[in-house]
Amino acid sequence: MSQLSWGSRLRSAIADRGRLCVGIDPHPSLLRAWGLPETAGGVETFAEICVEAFVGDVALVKPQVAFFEAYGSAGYAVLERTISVVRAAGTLVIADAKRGDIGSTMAAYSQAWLGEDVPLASDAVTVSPYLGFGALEPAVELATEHGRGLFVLARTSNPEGGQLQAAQLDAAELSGVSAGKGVSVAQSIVDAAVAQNRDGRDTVGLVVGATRGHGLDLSEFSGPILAPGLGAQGATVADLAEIFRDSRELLLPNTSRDVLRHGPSVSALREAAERVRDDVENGLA
Ligand SMILES: O=C(O)c1cc(=O)[nH]c(=O)n1[C@@H]1O[C@H](COP(=O)(O)O)[C@@H](O)[C@H]1O
Repeated sequence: MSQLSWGSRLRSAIADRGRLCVGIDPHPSLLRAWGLPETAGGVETFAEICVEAFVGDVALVKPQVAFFEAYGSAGYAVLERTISVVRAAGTLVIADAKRGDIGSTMAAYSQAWLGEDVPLASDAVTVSPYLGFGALEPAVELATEHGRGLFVLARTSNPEGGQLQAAQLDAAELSGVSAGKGVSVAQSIVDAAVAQNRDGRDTVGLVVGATRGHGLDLSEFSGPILAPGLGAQGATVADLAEIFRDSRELLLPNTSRDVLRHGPSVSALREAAERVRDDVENGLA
């Protein structure tokens, strides 16, 4: 087992460089705006510029796997290099892969993103609990063993998420982690994460969007919360302060396009990231 838990690595990175997580999302529209070709080579240059701009300045970066995957094996090769360069420089990487499957397949996904000497090894990965929270167990085990983290989708930032995530569960459907009727699907994920983190290592984080009130009881949850939606999806720092007023310790606001639109100048990207990072620190102080 790794000496340091994910929670302690995260706390130390936040203390050094703030809590902002900047996305590396090479959207086709951003490649065009940066004067880059819509090819794996274009994505590589995009990622290299991001690495130069953000590494050492923010605590975490989050490459969105979909934009690399679009270029097949060449895109994956760029993603592998990006993840390893960022991690080698001491910046934490959350791979935004949103994996989730039956337990036996989940074990393979976990190995791919959280294994020790594998090409895509990241500090944390986003996962979907919608095949059942228990199906994530192999990922929880591997992450705990290797001092890495998971971010489990609870209440996502997109408007469509509520239809499923805010649906009310019957108590009989719940395997003992939540009690009483009227618990939402998203709340059951929060409750399962609380139960999982009882070892104090904060392996299981949550994804809770910053775009609207989440309606969750997060009072028992002290692990990391990834909060996307800042900037391009309309959320502001004031929204973060309001929505997460009781759960700020390991709150990790994420922004991607709102910073990336300042490229391809490395200095303009860095300044934009620093501005948002400092706004977030001041707004949540
Ligand atoms: O898991 C995520 O990061 C995520 C969850 C969620 O609820 N909403 C959400 O926007 N995201 C991701 O966060 C990033 C947000 O990008 P921007 O809207 O450009 O800031 C994208 O990579 C999304 O895929």
